[in-house]
Amino acid sequence: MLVSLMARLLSAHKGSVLAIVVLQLVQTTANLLLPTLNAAIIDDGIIGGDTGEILHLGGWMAGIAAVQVTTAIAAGYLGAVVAMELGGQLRGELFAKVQSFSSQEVGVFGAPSLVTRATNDVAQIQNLAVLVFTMLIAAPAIFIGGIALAVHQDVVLSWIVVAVIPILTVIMTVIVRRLIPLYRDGQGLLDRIGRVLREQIIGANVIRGFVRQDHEIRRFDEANKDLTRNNLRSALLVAGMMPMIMLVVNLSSVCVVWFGGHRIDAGEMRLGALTAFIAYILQILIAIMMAMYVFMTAPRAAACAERIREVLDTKPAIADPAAPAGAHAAPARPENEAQPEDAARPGHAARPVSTSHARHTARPANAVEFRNVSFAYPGAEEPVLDGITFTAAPGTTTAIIGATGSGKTTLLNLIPRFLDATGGEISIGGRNVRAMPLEALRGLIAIVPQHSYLFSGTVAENLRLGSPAAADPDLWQVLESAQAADFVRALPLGLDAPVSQGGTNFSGGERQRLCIARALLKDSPVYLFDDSFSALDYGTDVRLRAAIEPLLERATVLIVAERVATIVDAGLILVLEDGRLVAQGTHAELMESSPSYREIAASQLVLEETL
Ligand SMILES: Nc1ncnc2c1ncn2[C@@H]1O[C@H](COP(=O)(O)OP(=O)(O)OP(=O)(O)O)[C@@H](O)[C@H]1O
Repeated sequence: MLVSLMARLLSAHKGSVLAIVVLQLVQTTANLLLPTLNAAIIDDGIIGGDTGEILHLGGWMAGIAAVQVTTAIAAGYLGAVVAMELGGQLRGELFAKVQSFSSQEVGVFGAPSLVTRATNDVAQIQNLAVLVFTMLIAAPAIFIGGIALAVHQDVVLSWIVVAVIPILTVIMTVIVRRLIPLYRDGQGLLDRIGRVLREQIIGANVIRGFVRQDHEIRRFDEANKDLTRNNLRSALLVAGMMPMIMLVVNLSSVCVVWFGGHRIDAGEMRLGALTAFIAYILQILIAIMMAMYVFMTAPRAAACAERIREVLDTKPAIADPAAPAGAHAAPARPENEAQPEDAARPGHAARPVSTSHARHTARPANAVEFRNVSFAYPGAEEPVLDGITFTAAPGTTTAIIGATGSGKTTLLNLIPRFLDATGGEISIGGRNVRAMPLEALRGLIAIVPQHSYLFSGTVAENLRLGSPAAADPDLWQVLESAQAADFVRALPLGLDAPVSQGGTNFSGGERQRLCIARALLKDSPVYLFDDSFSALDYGTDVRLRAAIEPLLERATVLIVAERVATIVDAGLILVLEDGRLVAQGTHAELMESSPSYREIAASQLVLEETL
């Protein structure tokens, strides 16, 4: 998993990787040559009393050391650059993938886990890449070259190396095997603490309101302790490994000096050869430690690679049709209707300006049709929607009313394919929504969601979401229509007033009106309002509806409504009950024919009278 991921990512950096390998090999060769030259200086120069040889070999050593330092710096720099680019590429891939996810896939992973995977997990892969570039190429080269040169210096002493390597390998294997599951669990625990933190930050006021701080502190404490315990255990293993390795390394050095001393005494070895041998055995052991360090980091990176792959391999449940029919697949906009980009052209009025246009005849091009549509959430036994059939005609408002949980939001979410119907067919302008490229389909629809969401930035940036090139006067026009102009004008910076993430520096009603203005600016043939007037007071609600009605007169408008009073003029009212469409018609027709609708209307009338 880790290897295939790294290989794929590195394939884009073949040139740099090759340069790193060459630089590392040069610096390793230089490193390996130095002890042999040093041995020659001792044996031929110092013991032989040849000053010229000392200066000659010393000059070579200085030159080789300079090459070694230069290539090590260059390899380190290139390695770091490639590792950072690799991380950037991976984050980009994850971001693009998550963007393509529907709410179902996001729900499976959870938002905090996706954030951890795109940040912390990628950083672990990045760290490993840096180590691989600096150590994994140098380590085997030093190991093999060191053994060859140690054997070259003294064959008998080389048996010490043969004895030490298996001991170090056993220590390394035992510890790395224990580290792998610990690191894997650690990433999961990191997800858990992210989830707890996120909930506690977002729901801070609810926690305070219900005086649940103690419970939440305990919950966080548990997650925190589990993570700390996991980190401690892995840190202890790593910390315990070092003294063990140092013990083996130092004991082997003692053995080399002991046996080497005896061999010099017996005239079987020269002093320079012994110093070179000690240097080589240290280099070999350092190479093993370097490799071990990589192997210690690898388990965590492997666990992260697995988690990243899970995201990258997930196929979004909702995707473009196999052979996208192209932008022309979308139903045609009305001939004389302003296109969104028209709004930005100088002198061209955006749709809101066209309020004075004469009422057009309804154009079936935008009709939204449901034919025997059903939908069930994955894993749910019962469908949330069943056998829904209706036609929302352009030029009229289609209102959806029903009890909480009857499926109103789900029904709206099927139109832009935020969810895919599990049965039946939905079409816009006679074209199955599944046959259209997602971008073209969603380009036809302006949405005001149930939960008003604004992005961090300015008011103007938020409004321009669906119409990036819209001019300021167009922005003010939609704000006027959405009854939001007054409070935006009152802000010190007006259209440039800052908006915090989620729009939390605005009231619920203000957020809703800004979201409505944003949708109006998009100028679409289909509008979906999901309970979008719920945070407005009655007066604002009435004024807003009156102001936007002419703007929407040529569009197909679907509104999820709570108050019967606000939909009495709707061209079509759909009454949902437990996911079934129990009645449809105008207010007058339904008051005649539908007991369910009469019941809703009567209950609201009683409520209004009581108030
Ligand atoms: N992501 C989901 N996974 C599983 N079930 C869900 C999910 N979202 C909604 N449901 C269920 O689907 C049903 C319909 O939900 P929906 O949000 O469409 O109702 P609604 O009529 O819009 O309700 P409200 O008026 O309260 O907004 C509910 O019973 C709800 O529990």
